[in-house]
Amino acid sequence: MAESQTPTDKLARRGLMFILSSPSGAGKTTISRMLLEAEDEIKLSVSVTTRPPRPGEIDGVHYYFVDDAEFDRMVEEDDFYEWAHVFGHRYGTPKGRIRNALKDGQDFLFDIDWQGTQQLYQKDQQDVVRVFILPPSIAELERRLRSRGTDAEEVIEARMERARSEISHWDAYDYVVINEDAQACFAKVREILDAERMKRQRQTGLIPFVRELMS
Ligand SMILES: Nc1ncnc2c1ncn2[C@@H]1O[C@H](COP(=O)(O)OP(=O)(O)OP(=O)(O)O)[C@@H](O)[C@H]1O
Ligand SMILES: Nc1nc2c(ncn2[C@@H]2O[C@H](COP(=O)(O)O)[C@@H](O)[C@H]2O)c(=O)[nH]1
Repeated sequence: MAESQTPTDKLARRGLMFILSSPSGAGKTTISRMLLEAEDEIKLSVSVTTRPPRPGEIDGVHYYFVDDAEFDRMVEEDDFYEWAHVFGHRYGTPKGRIRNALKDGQDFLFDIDWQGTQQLYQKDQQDVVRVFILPPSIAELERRLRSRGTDAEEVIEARMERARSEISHWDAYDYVVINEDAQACFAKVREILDAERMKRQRQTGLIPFVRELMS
């Protein structure tokens, strides 16, 4: 065992489905990327979408970009954990090998909206952790959407129109974090992840460990 490790570092645990949602532009993709860079032990669940790629987005890394016919085929073949209409396009979480990997202790990060969160939570309450990110103000939300420079004016307007209705789902989440400063928000989200990993119910390796301590 490495010197810095304690016996409990090796205990088996179930993986978790760590969901980040927010109104468009509040910063969940930014926080997701910071988390993925800092943490080796969490994988992004790459969604499938019919929306066209933004500049810099890579197929298979940021999304799987498909046409309507391919999305229809995936729905028919029951390939999705969940899917939803968002801003005039369809987005879905492919099943892949998530369920088995969770059993092996693999954590997954989901950047999905409130509809997808509801569907995942209904299917798998024990593994889901729901985090909602709020902008510090509506004016700042609009400034961020514009500063991203990736969307046409009508797209920005549609996202701003939906912002209040998306924010209204804040109380269906386990945690709510305001993203004023990205570093501070990231630090809070990471604390949530760390604490959730330590939940007794997830630490399946505790049972034999405690039995051994008590024997
Ligand atoms: N704390 C912050 N302060 C200032 N700018 C930020 C902050 N967090 C994110 N941004 C910027 O705001 C813009 C929107 O962020 P991001 O793309 O992460 O939002 P999002 O919630 O993922 O949006 P969408 O749902 O549309 O994908 C980006 O240009 C990002 O760099
Ligand atoms: N229900 C789902 N929502 C998803 C999924 N992937 C992304 N999203 C959400 O869509 C909006 C718009 O995303 P954008 O990349 O076009 O800005 C945002 O709220 C995402 O969280 C998914 O698989 N299922």
